[in-house]
Amino acid sequence: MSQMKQMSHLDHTPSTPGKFKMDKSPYYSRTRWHSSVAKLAIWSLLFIAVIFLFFYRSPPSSSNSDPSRRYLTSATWGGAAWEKRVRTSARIRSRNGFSVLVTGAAGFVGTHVSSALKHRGDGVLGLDNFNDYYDPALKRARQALLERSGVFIVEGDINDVALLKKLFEVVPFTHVMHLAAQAGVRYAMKNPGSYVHSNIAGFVSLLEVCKEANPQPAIVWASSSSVYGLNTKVPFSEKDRTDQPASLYAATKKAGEEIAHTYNHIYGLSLTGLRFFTVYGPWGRPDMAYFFFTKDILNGKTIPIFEAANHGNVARDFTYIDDIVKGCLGSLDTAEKSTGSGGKKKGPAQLRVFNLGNTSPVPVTDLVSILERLLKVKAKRNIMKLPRNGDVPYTHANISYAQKEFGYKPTTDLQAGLKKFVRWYLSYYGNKKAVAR
Ligand SMILES: O=C(O)[C@H]1O[C@H](OP(=O)(O)OP(=O)(O)OC[C@H]2O[C@@H](n3ccc(=O)[nH]c3=O)[C@H](O)[C@@H]2O)[C@H](O)[C@@H](O)[C@@H]1O
Repeated sequence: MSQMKQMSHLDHTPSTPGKFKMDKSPYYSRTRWHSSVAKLAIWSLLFIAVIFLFFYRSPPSSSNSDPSRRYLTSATWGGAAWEKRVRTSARIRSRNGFSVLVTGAAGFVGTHVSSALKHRGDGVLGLDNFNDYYDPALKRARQALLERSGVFIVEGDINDVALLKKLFEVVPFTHVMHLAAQAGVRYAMKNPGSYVHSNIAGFVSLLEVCKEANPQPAIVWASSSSVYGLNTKVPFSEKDRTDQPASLYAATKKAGEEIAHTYNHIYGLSLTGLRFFTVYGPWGRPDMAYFFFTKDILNGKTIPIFEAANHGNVARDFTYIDDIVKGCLGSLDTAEKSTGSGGKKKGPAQLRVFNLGNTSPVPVTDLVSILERLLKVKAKRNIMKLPRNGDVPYTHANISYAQKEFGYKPTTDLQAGLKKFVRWYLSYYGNKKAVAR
């Protein structure tokens, strides 16, 4: 363990607006035919305009089934002032420090990791597309927080190869902490395209740029405990099979692990995948159960609590954010250099996968009881059968590999961690009234 330190988004081609129908009657008059042609021309022009607008607003590879998702598209980058901000943010301020590109820096884990790296003297540059998978205002608040510590977040998508190349031209990053992803297990059924866009296409685009870079950076990236899928042997060990994912989300993370293997093998990129186990804490993700349970309990809304077969408990190895940050920093600190340069491998490079969990699974019903005590409000519980939505009944991490490699040792239990979360939640959202719809 070297310098590890403690701390803390159409096929929605608008069909002709409602009323235009082709009339195939043989008695159709010439006049009416002409007028139809004119109408057709007008509607066609409108149609083309709408298509144009759509493509103008969306990145080319982001087609997916959910028109409500929007990626940040009009961000501008480049220019002397912009480059100066990039350089300043990425400047190393400690001896043997790193210059780290953190993708997904306005995300939950990304914000915490960026802040921790900056505070110990590493140079940190963020990258985030600020999509609206969940409330972008929360991402902007995290951005403001990071700005105050001197971390600049470039607004852009990991699929934007030109932008990535530019960043590497401006800064010779020693490391990439790749946390940008489409997260969430259940949302994959609603918007599968966004998982392919971010977790597969985006990851490949990032690796393509990293492999060409000179020097090549070492890459640490977020995989997921969901890769263990339908496994029944617990605790989950990195040596276990990961070939039966229960959700498309899990499948894209598993694909990422295979893609990592390929880039390590062909180009000598040093790659470390981190299988996070249900990370929670202050500044967390509103799509996660602990977060929306808190909101719904406070609003007197009934919460659906899933149960396994035969009324069995559904449980998670909930892991507090500070413990995850320690795991991320430990991984960065023990990452070996990539061996290639300019797209050419010079020798074998490091390839690792670590579980980062808490090692003590807690039933979701217990999580709700803890929240009830902390919020001093009784939850309205609706116990229901685990829907076929990609959720798995149980997760439990074996962390001995991370322990051996960089002394990883989680120290915050669910009770203590939720206490910190609730304190943050109440101060961030003000009071019960503030969160009421
Ligand atoms: O460990 C991981 O790798 C994954 O952890 C979480 O996924 P998940 O564990 O499903 O977390 P939540 O969505 O917060 O669900 C927590 C628990 O609450 C349960 N739940 C969820 C929603 C609900 O309405 N009711 C309910 O009982 C789920 O079945 C699960 O057992 C994250 O959302 C994923 O992005 C991450 O990759």
